[in-house]
Amino acid sequence: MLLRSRAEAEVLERLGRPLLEVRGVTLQYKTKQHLVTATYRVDFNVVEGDRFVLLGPSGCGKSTLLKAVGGFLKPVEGTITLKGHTIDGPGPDRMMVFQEFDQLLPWKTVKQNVMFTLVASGKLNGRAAEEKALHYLEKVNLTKFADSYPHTLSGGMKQRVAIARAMAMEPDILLMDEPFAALDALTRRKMQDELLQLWEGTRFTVLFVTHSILEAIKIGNRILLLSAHPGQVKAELNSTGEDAVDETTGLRLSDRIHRLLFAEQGEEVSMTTQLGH
Ligand SMILES: Nc1ncnc2c1ncn2[C@@H]1O[C@H](COP(=O)(O)OP(=O)(O)OP(=O)(O)O)[C@@H](O)[C@H]1O
Repeated sequence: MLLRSRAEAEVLERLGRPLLEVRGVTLQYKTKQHLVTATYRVDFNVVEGDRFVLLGPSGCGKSTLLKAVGGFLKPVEGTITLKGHTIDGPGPDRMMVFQEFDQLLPWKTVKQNVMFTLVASGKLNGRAAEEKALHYLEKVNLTKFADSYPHTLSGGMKQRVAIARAMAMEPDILLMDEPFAALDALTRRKMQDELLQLWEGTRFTVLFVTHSILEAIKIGNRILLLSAHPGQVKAELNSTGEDAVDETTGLRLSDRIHRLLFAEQGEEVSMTTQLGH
């Protein structure tokens, strides 16, 4: 029998583990008047290279889950581990991209915005930070705008800067909270295509929040369906990127998702099946 050293055994164990493990996670907000349970005993695993989507109606706790993975909120029950280590605060191994267009520092150029995070986190300095920033700005097709200020950019361009800034940190996982929700329908579709192209080139791992069924199908290779408030796991599905008809059920994936999410309640809570919304 082959005997392995403890270190080797640990490496092998880690290789077999998912990158991110969310186990029985209940998340709550305590306000003076109320105790709000945002998610209840949620389980899911994200493996390296996954485009993992959290999908569910407004208020089901998608953003709260992302915040907890980001390390901004601690579970009252359950555990969240990244590479086998319990998350106990924010860190450069998890970078967030938000919906808002005002994530950039207005007094810094596009390139300086990307460099700022690299320098402030102590990851890179000087010429190395500049090179890394330019490398990722090229990936999001913004080389020409490296010296522009954020106020001169469109909403879609600002989101591309925010994506470049997060990617330049080369995190273990990119956390995206409805990053395209505030864009017009056409730009949103273009950004979805660009994100997929970017993924083809680098195969980064992304945890993506949306309440658009078609966006989830297009972006995700795996989709976690969460029930309405408090968010609980309803199902986990694979997606090939197409809203294809399943031969067994005769249903489109979007119809199946809709049924899974709303079958019991018979309700229509602010979910959309339009790609651009
Ligand atoms: N800071 C907070 N204090 C108290 N309650 C909060 C806070 N943030 C969120 N909540 C509550 O937690 C629940 C989940 O909110 P969350 O924003 O995570 O949902 P969501 O699924 O991301 O919704 P949306 O799609 O509308 O963004 C909601 O009931 C919300 O009102």
